[in-house]
Amino acid sequence: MDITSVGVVGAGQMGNGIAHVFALSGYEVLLNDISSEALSGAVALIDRNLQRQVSREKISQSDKDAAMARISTTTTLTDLGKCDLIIEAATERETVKQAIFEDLLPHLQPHTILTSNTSSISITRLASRTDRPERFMGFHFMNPVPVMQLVELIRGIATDDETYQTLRKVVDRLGKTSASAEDFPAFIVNRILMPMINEAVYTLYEGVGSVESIDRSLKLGANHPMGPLELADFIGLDTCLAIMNVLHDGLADTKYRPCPLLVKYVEAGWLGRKTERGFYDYRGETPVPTR
Ligand SMILES: CC(=O)CC(=O)SCCNC(=O)CCNC(=O)[C@H](O)C(C)(C)COP(=O)(O)OP(=O)(O)OC[C@H]1O[C@@H](n2cnc3c(N)ncnc32)[C@H](O)[C@@H]1OP(=O)(O)O
Ligand SMILES: NC(=O)C1=CN([C@@H]2O[C@H](COP(=O)(O)OP(=O)(O)OC[C@H]3O[C@@H](n4cnc5c(N)ncnc54)[C@H](OP(=O)(O)O)[C@@H]3O)[C@@H](O)[C@H]2O)C=CC1
Repeated sequence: MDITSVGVVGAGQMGNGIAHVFALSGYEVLLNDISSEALSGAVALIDRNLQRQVSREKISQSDKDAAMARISTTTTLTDLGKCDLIIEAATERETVKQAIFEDLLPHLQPHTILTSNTSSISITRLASRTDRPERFMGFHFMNPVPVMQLVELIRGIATDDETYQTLRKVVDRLGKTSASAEDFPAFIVNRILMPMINEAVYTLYEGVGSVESIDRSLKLGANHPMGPLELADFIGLDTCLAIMNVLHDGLADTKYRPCPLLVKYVEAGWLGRKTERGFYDYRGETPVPTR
């Protein structure tokens, strides 16, 4: 099936990155969010990130202009009904995602493929509440989307082969690489990455190391591009906690117990970079550890 238009739901850090890469690859993109400020912020950020690619000679000025012209925005979810492909990238909460799909269903074309960029939630369960579980998939981009090469493809129990092959071709056209994961809690990347981040928070909680020593250890001792606490702030501590809860509930194993300190930060509303405070405070010129 040929995909020409893509509807992206949620204009947070993932939604803006997804809109960016699809527009740059020639797709018409309609970006939706409940907040018009989130939409204007996302468009301004896409503009800045494309400009960064122009100045580093990754793309030309006319590539950038054409990409920006392919992006439009709406706060009316049902406008996305005309798109060939929907990518849901709203907050990592199952009830939020279910409500979005429920509202969209009556407005979709029969051929439209539904996908979720969820980090952890069951694709089979999300799909089962729609009218098209065979045309529903997990389409998991990594953050920052314009930079990261991988897209995880997750088939629900009912996903048909045509849908899977269509999304594989889309990933190729984006110039990215796909990896298939089975539909079990948090799939592959977050099944491995998130317990490591959670363990880093336990290491801090138990006083084994400070924020700085934990991050420095993994950066210089294991060649990670970011330390685990810096990465947690980058992902969003609410998203990290939501993923740990899905692992804990879905696999019923205490090894996935979210660290109480992670819970405390989320309860404080210290969600990392997006709220300017998490394991680091980003309100000054350079990030300062908060513990
Ligand atoms: C939670 C989930 O469900 C799944 C996930 O996504 S888990 C998170 C996965 N992501 C990671 O693990 C990211 C780990 N961090 C990194 O790889 C790196 O720190 C990083 C790529 C984010 C930044 O790298 P860096 O070297 O410190 O910074 P910087 O030099 O500014 O950027 C590297 C390149 O990316 C580009 N870049 C960075 N962010 C960008 C963006 N948002 N848009 C466009 N380009 C961007 C820069 O322009 C630069 O390009 P060049 O190589 O051409 O110079
Ligand atoms: N952060 C990461 O590193 C990664 C995240 N993901 C997944 O991507 C998804 C989005 O994450 P991320 O971008 O980080 O989250 P953000 O919190 O940055 O953005 C989520 C956006 O969705 C909006 N939103 C909430 N409810 C609705 C709705 N009903 N309709 C439309 N928009 C809505 C939010 O608005 P408001 O702020 O007003 O609530 C916000 O703008 C999650 O499922 C997450 O697990 C996947 C890969 C990596």
